[in-house]
Amino acid sequence: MSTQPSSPRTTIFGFSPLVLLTLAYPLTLALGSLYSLTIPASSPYNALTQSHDPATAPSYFARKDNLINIYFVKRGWFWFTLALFVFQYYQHYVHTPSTRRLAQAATRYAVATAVWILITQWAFGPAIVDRTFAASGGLCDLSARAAVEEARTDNAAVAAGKKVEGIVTGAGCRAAGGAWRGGHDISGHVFLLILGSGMLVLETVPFVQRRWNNMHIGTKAALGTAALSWWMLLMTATYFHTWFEKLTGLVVAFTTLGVMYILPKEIEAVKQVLGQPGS
Ligand SMILES: CCCCCCCC/C=C\CCCCCCCC(=O)SCCNC(=O)CCNC(=O)[C@H](O)C(C)(C)COP(=O)(O)O
Ligand SMILES: Nc1ncnc2c1ncn2[C@@H]1O[C@H](COP(=O)(O)O)[C@@H](OP(=O)(O)O)[C@H]1O
Repeated sequence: MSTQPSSPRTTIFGFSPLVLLTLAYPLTLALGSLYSLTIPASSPYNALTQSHDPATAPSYFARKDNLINIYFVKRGWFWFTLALFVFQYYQHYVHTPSTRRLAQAATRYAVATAVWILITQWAFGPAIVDRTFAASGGLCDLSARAAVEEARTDNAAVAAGKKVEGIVTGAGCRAAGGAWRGGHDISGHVFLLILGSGMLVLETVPFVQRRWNNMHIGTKAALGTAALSWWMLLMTATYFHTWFEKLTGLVVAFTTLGVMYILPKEIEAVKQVLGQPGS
């Protein structure tokens, strides 16, 4: 059985993985935003749908119904969980088992999962992305549906009453046939993809460098998932959202990664609970 690496200090070309990630993600967003400037005017961007019209989409990846979006990103937390689990399983199997290290890795995962839930799914009511959207002036506009209803019922008063209802989530609004408009929409894709891939890279990197030619399948699964996430992040940066919506997605993901991987370096009590990958 091989021994567990003892030092958490890992550098790539002299830089720590944290520094490299801190540079790589904003650069990826900037690259995508720059590339989007080359999209021809014949493929106009629709701010309401936050995308290009599928009929004139500039690329397969500019379509919301692209298969990687549907099966990978939209179920992203499942895939990140699976990749982390497979990685930890092989790590435990190949290296010296340590219940403490495993418990700390599970706690890091639990923190990330809790934040993911609060930001994108449910925060004691609407998720934080929905609350921020509403707090910044967004609302569910049901006028398109109301217009259809007006034509059907010939009752403008009833239809007008449908314009704004007590719908407090983007998903609820879309389900009601309305448009979630007017507010600031933190990019859920940018948040999810940076948090998930950042975790995968930071969990595996101490082992990747030491065993570059001899990586176990768990490490390969984790890095493969991170690579696919990076590609989808570039696609989101290129074809979807405004730069400010992407920036806020990045800030929320970086804050979470900071709590998980920087705070334990600074505060001993946090280190006891969360540990550090590779230590
Ligand atoms: C340190 C590692 C320890 C790991 C220990 C874990 C043990 C787990 C055991 C087995 C693993 C397999 C089982 C996995 C269960 C995972 C449960 C789930 O996460 S299911 C949820 C799947 N759903 C998603 O991933 C939804 C993702 N989507 C979103 O977050 C949003 O839709 C969006 C951010 C993409 C934005 O949405 P939009 O509507 O604005 O496009
Ligand atoms: N890389 C990508 N590929 C396909 N669709 C993407 C995408 N990035 C963002 N989108 C879509 O853009 C919209 C805003 O995304 P988000 O707020 O999560 O960043 C979502 O649309 P839908 O909610 O209509 O599916 C999402 O599916």
